[in-house]
Amino acid sequence: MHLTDKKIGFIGTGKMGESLIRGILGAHSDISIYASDVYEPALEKLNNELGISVSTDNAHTIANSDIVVLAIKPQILKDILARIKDNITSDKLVISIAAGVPLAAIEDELNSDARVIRVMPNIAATVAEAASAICTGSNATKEDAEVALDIFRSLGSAIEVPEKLMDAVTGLSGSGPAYIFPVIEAMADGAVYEGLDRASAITLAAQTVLGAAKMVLETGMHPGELKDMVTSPAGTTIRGIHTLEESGIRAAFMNAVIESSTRSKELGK
Ligand SMILES: NC(=O)C1=CN([C@@H]2O[C@H](COP(=O)(O)OP(=O)(O)OC[C@H]3O[C@@H](n4cnc5c(N)ncnc54)[C@H](O)[C@@H]3O)[C@@H](O)[C@H]2O)C=CC1
Ligand SMILES: O=C(O)[C@@H]1CCC=N1
Repeated sequence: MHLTDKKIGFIGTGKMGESLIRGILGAHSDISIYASDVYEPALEKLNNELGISVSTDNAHTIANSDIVVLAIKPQILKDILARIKDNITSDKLVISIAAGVPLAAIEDELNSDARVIRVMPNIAATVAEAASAICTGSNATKEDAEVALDIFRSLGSAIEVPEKLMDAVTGLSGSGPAYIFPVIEAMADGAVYEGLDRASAITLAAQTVLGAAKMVLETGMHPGELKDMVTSPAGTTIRGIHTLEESGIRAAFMNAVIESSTRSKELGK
């Protein structure tokens, strides 16, 4: 399947809309992308930097698209769906990335034949390293799911999950980059405290996170086993690990994912 045959429209060009647009253009430079937003400076920036077609009229974006990505806040999704309902004909595939909002709530606002897919990507789409999960609505076809998986796999990795797990995905990988950025900053702070310059500290910290992630993904080994490979008896690492465990690192990260998932469920109500 060639995504370049498809025209993709974005409703909303905020942080995530822009991230997806940049990622898609990076992976498929000749694809046609349309975008609309109410905030004209964001549109002008995308038009100037990426040369995509922009408009303040969502209907114009939809008319020019085979796939319509809804990249607007969950809180305004319902209102916008009511306004675009009659522009969303059954020949278009709708992809919502709104946190928490169930497929049924989206389908309820659209005509009964609307083909809808829900996706939870993350901000690393910008650099084609997003972790995404999709689930399909009642009229979405197998091919629609393949198209969505193709798009989001071109932006990193993507899996299909039952919709009931989308809140867990949101708490984990949707929000997850924001848990790791402070980790990188704080690790760098530690090295700055010890005398390393800031730029080197951030580079080393970020590459450390990247390398650790890559080892988990590429070796298939359990993270605990990988941790043990770094941890020499009476060495340096176990001192660091001991301190992290005393600070409750595992509960802290588990609770972050659980709380974020809970918020995702709240947004869906
Ligand atoms: N920021 C992130 O890392 C992620 C966000 N999401 C989801 O993506 C969606 C967008 O989030 P962000 O990009 O962070 O928010 P944002 O606030 O940066 O972007 C939303 C955009 O929608 C525009 N907008 C508002 N009313 C509009 C209208 N009537 N027509 C067209 N555009 C309109 C705003 O001007 C803004 O540019 C949300 O539903 C969020 O749950 C999902 C995964 C990750
Ligand atoms: O914070 C949020 O609500 C959005 C959804 C996932 C990441 N950012």
